[in-house]
Amino acid sequence: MTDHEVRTLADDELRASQELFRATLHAKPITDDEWPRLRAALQSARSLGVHEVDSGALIGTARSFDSAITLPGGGDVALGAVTSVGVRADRTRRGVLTELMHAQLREFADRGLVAAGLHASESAIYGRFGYGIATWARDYTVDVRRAKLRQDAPAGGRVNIENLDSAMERWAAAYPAMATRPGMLARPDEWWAGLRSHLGREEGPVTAVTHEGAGGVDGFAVYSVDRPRPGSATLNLIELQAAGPEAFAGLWRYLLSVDLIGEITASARPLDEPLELLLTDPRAVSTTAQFDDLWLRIVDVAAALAARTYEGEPVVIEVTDPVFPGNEGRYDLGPDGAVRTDRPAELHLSVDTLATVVLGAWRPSQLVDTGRVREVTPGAALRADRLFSTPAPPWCGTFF
Ligand SMILES: CC(=O)SCCNC(=O)CCNC(=O)[C@H](O)C(C)(C)COP(=O)(O)OP(=O)(O)OC[C@H]1O[C@@H](n2cnc3c(N)ncnc32)[C@H](O)[C@@H]1OP(=O)(O)O
Repeated sequence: MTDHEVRTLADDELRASQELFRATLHAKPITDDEWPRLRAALQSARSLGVHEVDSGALIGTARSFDSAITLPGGGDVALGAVTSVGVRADRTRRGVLTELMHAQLREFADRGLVAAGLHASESAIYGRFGYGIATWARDYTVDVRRAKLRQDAPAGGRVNIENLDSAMERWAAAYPAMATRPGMLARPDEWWAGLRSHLGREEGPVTAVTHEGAGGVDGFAVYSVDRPRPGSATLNLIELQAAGPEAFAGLWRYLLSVDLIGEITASARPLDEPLELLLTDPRAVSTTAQFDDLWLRIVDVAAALAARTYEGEPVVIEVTDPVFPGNEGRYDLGPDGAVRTDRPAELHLSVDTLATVVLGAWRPSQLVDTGRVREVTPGAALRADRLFSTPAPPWCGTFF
């Protein structure tokens, strides 16, 4: 018997749970002005709370929103996007998060979700619950004085500055055609409301720009500007999505043309984003950080493996899962798909390690080299490298 209990929170308990989460991040409390916008970003019945039995106090919380993740080959599966995880500072390290994570994963499984995903505040927290790093991202800065687009950079379409609220409606409609890279997420209405709420807290003015090509909206960006001293202001790129090379180059052509800007910062961008290749001086772009982006937890291994495509020679893998024994067993992966099998396993790995290869973030042979995958049949890891490889590195691109 524990001294606390976990349950789904009612709508009138959501503000308290968000206040608790903010406090665990040492962030400012929610103001009455801010709350309606923040509330619009929350889906009902998707927040869990842990209450202490004797005092009745809320001491831990975690929430999610319903999304989907793009897999290699273009298919997608239902995903619970996990966020707002926090335990009251005076009640940590006594298993509250563990109960929240297990309850949340069970609830996802009951609702037929195939995966869970999150961005981790600290990298030591979530591996024990079966999450693994499934995408990487980088931050970079652009020295605007050095950054000139090459003559052969793609051109076409036009960029318009728009009213933020009406722009966001058009972006939401156009975004699914842009979310084609493995690791990208579907964005429900509440996610867009969350972006609106976040932008409302920006200190500098926020500008929304849309790129329109021959077929309509095919890219967008939103940015704020700080330190507005002529020539040395910094443009902070908050969001940029593009359906193709013309939209990407067109948005950067615009961004680099904005007057009075000395530097552009971009955060959580794809590792292979080709901005350097568009410029006459590639060193105008400096990568300032590279970090783990999306942590993925495969809730239904059979469904996740079956929903992506494979190229090359088949391999049999054996998966272990301490939380969901139903996931355990052997899977035959190959160009014809992924099915359970009784054939002997050639590679052994745990469900958190599977999350690091399923979108292509790591190669299975690298995981053999580091002891995280056990190779039984020599050469099986190299076959698995080819099976799991993707044309472009996976990237999430959606913050939550
Ligand atoms: C997706 C997101 O929202 S990311 C935001 C996560 N939230 C935060 O970072 C806010 C500040 N931190 C917290 O609120 C809490 O410390 C939490 C949520 C990270 C952990 O909550 P707790 O209730 O203390 O975790 P719990 O007691 O269940 O710990 C389970 C295990 O994880 C370990 N652990 C928990 N937090 C951490 C951490 N930050 N670093 C390293 N290990 C950790 C514990 O030591 C324990 O290990 P054990 O099983 O070997 O004993």
